[in-house]
Amino acid sequence: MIEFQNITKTYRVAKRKAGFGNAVKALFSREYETIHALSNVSFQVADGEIVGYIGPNGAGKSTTVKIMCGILTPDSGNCIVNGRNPWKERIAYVREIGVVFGQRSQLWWDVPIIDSFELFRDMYRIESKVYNENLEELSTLLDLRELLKTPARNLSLGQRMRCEIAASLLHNPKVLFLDEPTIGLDAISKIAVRKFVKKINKERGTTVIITTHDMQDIEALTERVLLIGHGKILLDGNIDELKRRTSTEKKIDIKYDGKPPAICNGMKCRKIKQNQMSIFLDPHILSVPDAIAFFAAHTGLTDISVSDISTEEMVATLYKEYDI
Ligand SMILES: Nc1ncnc2c1ncn2[C@@H]1O[C@H](COP(=O)(O)OP(=O)(O)OP(=O)(O)O)[C@@H](O)[C@H]1O
Repeated sequence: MIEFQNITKTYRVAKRKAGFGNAVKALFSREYETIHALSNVSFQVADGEIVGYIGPNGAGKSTTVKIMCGILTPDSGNCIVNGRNPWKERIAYVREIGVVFGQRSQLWWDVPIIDSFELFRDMYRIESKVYNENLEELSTLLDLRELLKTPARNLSLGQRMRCEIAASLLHNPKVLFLDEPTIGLDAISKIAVRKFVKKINKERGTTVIITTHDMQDIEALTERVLLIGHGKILLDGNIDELKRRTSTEKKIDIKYDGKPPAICNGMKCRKIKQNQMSIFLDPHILSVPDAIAFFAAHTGLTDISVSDISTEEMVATLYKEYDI
């Protein structure tokens, strides 16, 4: 169980104007600015749950994960994960969590992957039997056998990410924090990572918190989404409910010859470029057949398609709605 209670976190950052003169000045007197990364953030996550944590750049996702991992201490508020406070009981706590930061590596760069794994075995004091079983299982599931003797620096991003995920699970953690684990991966590697995370959650009951900008990660892994913006939790909901809420609207894509058409009540123009237009339609105001008839009558229509709004568009709509 994760309880994140009224957490506030600010960063104090030195401000400096550009130029050599200002650099010298800054040696003697500095101005600071306070960045409010998290303001009174609260949520709970049950054991065995997968939660998607989404929000635009700079919203506060990584700060939240770092606090839950015990890397950062908040200004105020409390966090309890499996009965422990992450930043006060770090040594006992790290044995119970696994962490993957998509943009940082936990593997030693110049040594073979297996050496990093053995170092983790010693650091986490993993029993030999547990370590060997996990190494065997993770190597099979993540297809690591060929990679274990290679130094991390010689691996591709996708290969390294598979090793990072294995490293985070060698000690059987109860909770897995994944901060953008699919960033930069190709389509096949992304699917492999998602499948694996789902399997681990199902078979080991591992609780998973995943931050991502890739809505396909969310769709593949979880029903529950936490939306953060400007350091505040704006929404805690089920992805299907959110979709239903935002996507009673339909998306109509038209291609036409000549002038772009005027749109009528119930329609919002989303995009227009080179004889193509994307429109969101509220079918409660204007039905889809009426909208098609409207375009047929008022434009040199050459093509039309109607679809539901995608998860990406749903999230973009949410970001707009919350002005984040
Ligand atoms: N070490 C730091 N020092 C100063 N400010 C920081 C630091 N880390 C984060 N911030 C600021 O705190 C805010 C939240 O950052 P955070 O990294 O938590 O956002 P995020 O949602 O993870 O963003 P992204 O999706 O871009 O990774 C941002 O305004 C960021 O600039």
